[in-house]
Amino acid sequence: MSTVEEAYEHCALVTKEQARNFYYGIRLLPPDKRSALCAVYALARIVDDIGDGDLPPEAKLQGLADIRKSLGDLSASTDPVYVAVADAARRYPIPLGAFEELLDGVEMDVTGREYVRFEDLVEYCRCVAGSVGRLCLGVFGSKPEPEAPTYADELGIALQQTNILRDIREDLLNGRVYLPKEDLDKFGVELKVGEDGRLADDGGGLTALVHFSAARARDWYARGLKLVPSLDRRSAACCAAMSGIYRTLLDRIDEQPSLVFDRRLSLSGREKAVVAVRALTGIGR
Ligand SMILES: CC(C)=CCC/C(C)=C/CC/C(C)=C/COP(=O)(O)OP(=O)(O)O
Repeated sequence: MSTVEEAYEHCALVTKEQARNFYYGIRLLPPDKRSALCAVYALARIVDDIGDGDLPPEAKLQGLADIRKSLGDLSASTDPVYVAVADAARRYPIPLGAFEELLDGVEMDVTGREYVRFEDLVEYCRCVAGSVGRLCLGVFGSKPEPEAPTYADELGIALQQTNILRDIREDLLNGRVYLPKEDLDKFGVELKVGEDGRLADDGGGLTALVHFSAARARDWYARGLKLVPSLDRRSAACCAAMSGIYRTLLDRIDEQPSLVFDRRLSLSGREKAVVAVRALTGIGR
């Protein structure tokens, strides 16, 4: 049993420890919004961790179903994460149904969904990341802008496409391929990790595919970032920092695709802090 205050403290700790990229943006929010976004993050983290964990698929699906049930009656739970999400949802118009979409997306991971067309991948990205964008928007609030949820959705989808490029090797080692089959075929790529532990790029098809996918992801950033002018200053800074860090990762991958062939690419703490400061001061937005 935890008080609401303790519940928020728990979520803040989880976010600080685990949101290695997004915390740089979240900390730019004023305290109330920061706490609410940490609650959203902590619940999304629980869902994601089930998907990425070591349990057998049936147990994962059961875990996801249990969360779905808890979401149906948030006030019944004494778990600090649900306590904090319930309070945040009372204070901000958080579209809780978006958590259900996140659950749908993680279920796709568990059941081993294949992505044949890019549109199939977009559907997955909308569930696992567009949903998070719309949850963030609930906390940010926006000036009257009917397209705001669409932009938030598109920004999340842009981030997820970046995440997929960053993690191609790691995902493949875990038996997951997110790059659509139609794109792999178009570039003559058969994803495999060689004996040296690197992604094979015989003939340069994978390099070309990464450039192609990065250019497409950039279009989604351009659309999603139309959200920023409709946000208040601190929410705009948070949004610009979160997307700026991922956008910088995308640029780096596009400059040198081989960076993601043998490891997970990340920015240094200093590089992320520079993006966050620029977001706060409005530079580069
Ligand atoms: C409007 C708005 C703010 C839109 C953005 C929404 C958003 C933050 C979506 C998250 C999508 C994403 C790539 C999560 C990866 O989490 P992870 O835990 O794998 O990340 P990490 O590995 O980079 O730490």
